[in-house]
Amino acid sequence: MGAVSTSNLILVVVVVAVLLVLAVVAGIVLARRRRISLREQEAERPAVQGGGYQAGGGFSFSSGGATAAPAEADQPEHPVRERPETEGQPGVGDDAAEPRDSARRGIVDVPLPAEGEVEAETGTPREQPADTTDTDTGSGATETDAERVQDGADGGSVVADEIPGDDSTGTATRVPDQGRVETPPEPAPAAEPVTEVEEIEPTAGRLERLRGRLSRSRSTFGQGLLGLLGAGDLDEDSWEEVEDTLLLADLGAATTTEIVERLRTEIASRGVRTPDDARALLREVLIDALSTEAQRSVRALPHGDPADGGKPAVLLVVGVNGTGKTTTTGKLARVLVADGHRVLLGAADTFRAAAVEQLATWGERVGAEVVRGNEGQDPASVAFESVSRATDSGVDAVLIDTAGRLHTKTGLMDELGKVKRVVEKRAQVDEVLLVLDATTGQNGLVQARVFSEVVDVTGIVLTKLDGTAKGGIVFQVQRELGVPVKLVGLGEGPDDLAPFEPAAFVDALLG
Ligand SMILES: Nc1nc2c(ncn2[C@@H]2O[C@H](COP(=O)(O)OP(=O)(O)OP(=O)(O)O)[C@@H](O)[C@H]2O)c(=O)[nH]1
Repeated sequence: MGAVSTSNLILVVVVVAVLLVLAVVAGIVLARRRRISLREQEAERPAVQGGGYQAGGGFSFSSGGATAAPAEADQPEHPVRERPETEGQPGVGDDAAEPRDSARRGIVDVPLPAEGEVEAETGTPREQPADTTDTDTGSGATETDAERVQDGADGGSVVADEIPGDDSTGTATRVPDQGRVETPPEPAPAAEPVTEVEEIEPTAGRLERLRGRLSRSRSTFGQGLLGLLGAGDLDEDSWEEVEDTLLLADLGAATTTEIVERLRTEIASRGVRTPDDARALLREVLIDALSTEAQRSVRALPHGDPADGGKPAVLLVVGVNGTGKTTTTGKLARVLVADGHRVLLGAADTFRAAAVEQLATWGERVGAEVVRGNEGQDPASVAFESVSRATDSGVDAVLIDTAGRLHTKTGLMDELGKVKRVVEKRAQVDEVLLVLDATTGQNGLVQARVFSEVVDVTGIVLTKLDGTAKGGIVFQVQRELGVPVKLVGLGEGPDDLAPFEPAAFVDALLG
């Protein structure tokens, strides 16, 4: 009996020991699994910065930096979520804090010739505004250290790509600013064949040609309204439907009320009877609602003859990431070049190496010089150098693509405000174009308000109108900001940029 109970006891102890070992092993495995899956999630999820954006949904912008983006489920499906290209190009709604490039490019940092060298080479001393010395040396009493424009000597050199046939690149490699993780610099590319400058489509009549691109807006907005108004006597329900159609198309409450009131009055007083009458009236009312006193022309012509010491027009292109700033800058350069102007592009979106590359490609395609900085470099220094180069080389216009990151409203204020202040040390800023993604609806308006607090926005570029059924955002944005929509983006193609003309736009909407 004693022997039995001893062996039983041993058996029980062995079983318990085995179970314990199994439990420990299982615990370790589970713990490991959990840790790995957490890490994976962290790696996949872009860091949510204050005022940043969450990938995958529509834009979410908040000022002040504390509010997270609304839950995915609450957001309308983004019409242009499916993007045809994936090679390092930014996606709408991608988080600004995380570089979206699949692979990072190395940075070849080539200092520009020092000012003295430029003078010696060209024989013409570079024009120095009274306070530029402060900017370059950092001895200005009014500027903080952080505001000083970096020059070639402090690790913030700027690269100028003379396109085509630039021989200034790839000559020197420098260790960039401390504190940044750098991939090894790529070897300087072997002499590339001179890029063929592309043929650019004529710029006249583009909105007309691109009418088909507005088809989504046309069917919901134009056709819906014409159907209602052309149907004869309108009762209260019909007017409510008219109102709903306008609201759904993103015209906003104020514009909608105004338009409906005007339509009601005019229909009664004019005795609108036929669908054609209704159409003519609607056209007139919509065009009036879009009209503004402000000039729609883009101020991109130089001040005087650049060959004779005239200064180039300076345009800043601002907006949040993914709205189409770089694309718009490139498209606008094409329009200017097609119209016979010389442009220089400033790649001050130093936040993303690919954005700089993207702009350089646009420059190459139109034969424009590109001034660019290192990834992470102070955008103001790149902007300053761009304007300096543009002035020296006598181009008609310099287009500066800025970084659109919005960690916090204060950060944006500092950065953009600084870019503008620094550029103004060299030349007058003629145009600040705010690029808004039409597909983001109300978010676009929030962005617009924040940007207009930071810089004097002089014109709006509404991109991706081809990807939305809510063309009405044009009405609202103009009304809210009191700034005219000057250009519209109607596709990803290089020539899918059109000047905004109310009549042509309304005609396109009404089909
Ligand atoms: N459908 C459509 N896509 C556009 C339009 N304009 C730009 N895009 C696309 O929008 C995406 C983002 O454009 P970018 O020019 O890189 O945007 P960005 O604002 O410069 O972004 P960051 O460089 O990150 O600041 C690209 O895939 C463009 O092709 C447009 O008018 N219509």
